[in-house]
Amino acid sequence: MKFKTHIALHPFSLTLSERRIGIIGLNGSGKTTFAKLIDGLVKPTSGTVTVNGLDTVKDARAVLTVAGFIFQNPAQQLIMPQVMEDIVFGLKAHGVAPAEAEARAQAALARFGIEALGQRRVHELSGGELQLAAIASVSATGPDILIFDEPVNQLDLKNRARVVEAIHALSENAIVISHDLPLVEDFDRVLVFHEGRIVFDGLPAAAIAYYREIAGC
Ligand SMILES: Nc1ncnc2c1ncn2[C@@H]1O[C@H](COP(=O)(O)OP(=O)(O)OP(=O)(O)O)[C@@H](O)[C@H]1O
Repeated sequence: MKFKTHIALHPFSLTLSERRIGIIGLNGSGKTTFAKLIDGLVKPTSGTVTVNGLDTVKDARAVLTVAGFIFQNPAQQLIMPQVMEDIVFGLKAHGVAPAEAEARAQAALARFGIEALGQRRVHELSGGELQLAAIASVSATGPDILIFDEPVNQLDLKNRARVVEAIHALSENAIVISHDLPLVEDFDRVLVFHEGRIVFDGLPAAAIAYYREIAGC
């Protein structure tokens, strides 16, 4: 995967099927590029990426319904002024009828225990509230896979705990990029990225030890 001449990811072949997959590695190692490839937000410059059998280039729209991406800064993805409006907007964009969209949005807020945020304005939310609202908004559309880019970055202990709890309680498959290593330590599989390559792929404890070796700490 190249950006102009810069190789962000060297070629690799990989199948992901575990329920909880962590992605760790130093800054600039290719983690976000990898995650965006899965959701079709970045297109491969060579090779193919398939998600549940769908090609991220040829079936780009369908892939977006299968895999939902929660950005590092969720304020960028909650595009409507109010939380409830944003969830309803996303559902309508996925072809859900207006009457059903309202009910599904309420259910999504309830699922994450944030009914009180429904009528709140997005720009007023704290970091933890924003993360939960983004998780509710993306999951409301029913993707099989949720992809998180550093979901607990910059959260205080209380909000971190709320978001971690929400991620652990997900029924969807989750792929989570994190610099917060305890978040991934009970995951099923953890990939370690380094300089655009997957240098370790296995169980969390060994992956974290490998990453510590690379980081020298
Ligand atoms: N749109 C882009 N255009 C040019 N270069 C890019 C682009 N996106 C990423 N890169 C480069 O690709 C490399 C990998 O970036 P990526 O964001 O995937 O790293 P990361 O492991 O997620 O880093 P971090 O932990 O800092 O978020 C970096 O060198 C980055 O500068």
